[in-house]
Amino acid sequence: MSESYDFLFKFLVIGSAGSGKSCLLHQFIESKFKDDSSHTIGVEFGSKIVNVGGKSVKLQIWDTAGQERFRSVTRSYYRGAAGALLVYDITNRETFNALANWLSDARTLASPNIIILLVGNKRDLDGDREVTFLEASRFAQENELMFLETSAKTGENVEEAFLKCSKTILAKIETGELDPERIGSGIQYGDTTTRRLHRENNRRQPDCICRM
Ligand SMILES: Nc1nc2c(ncn2[C@@H]2O[C@H](COP(=O)(O)OP(=O)(O)OP(=O)(O)O)[C@@H](O)[C@H]2O)c(=O)[nH]1
Repeated sequence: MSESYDFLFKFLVIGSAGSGKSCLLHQFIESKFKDDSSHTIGVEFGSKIVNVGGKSVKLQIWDTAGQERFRSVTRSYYRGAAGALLVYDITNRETFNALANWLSDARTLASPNIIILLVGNKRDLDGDREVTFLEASRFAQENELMFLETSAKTGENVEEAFLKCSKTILAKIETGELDPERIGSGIQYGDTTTRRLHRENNRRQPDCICRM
């Protein structure tokens, strides 16, 4: 049976090795904690259809290796991503300190307009916390990122992270800030009906402005 959806968004999951990227993806797709997770070699892929504000959206998710030795491979997957989860481990300050580098890679190699949600993972290990919620919120605010703390182990906020990012992308499509027709937008229409409706909407909008 062929799957039907309104939009397809290309997503990246980036951040330092061991922050829990693969576990987040696994929890999101399988609703299970992958407790035997080993380092990702290069890039892995997953996809899931979600409902966002009444639209069905297929998320095509690229889980990248955090280890430095794979950096040149993973960077080649950044291009044309619409959204990204930028992950650090709340129990490991080094992974937080590395965020600026990951962020600059994402904005340079994917798109300056890429929608990024900062994820402080391993929230279940609060007793071992090295990065406070407040500090990370400030970083997010300064860098115009959305922010959530998650646990890939318990599942807390995992779906929310992907949905929040998707909702923002969809809202920007609806306001015309993001154009799915632009090559490299990281967005595709799922079927011709949606495409036709959006084209008609876009055609109607200038009319409204003229009449005001
Ligand atoms: N307690 C706890 N452990 C987690 C959580 N998420 C991941 N882990 C553990 O952290 C380790 C690293 O998780 P991975 O998902 O493989 O990390 P990664 O970011 O994909 O690592 P690379 O592929 O090397 O970039 C594993 O031992 C996981 O079991 C979490 O939310 N809570």
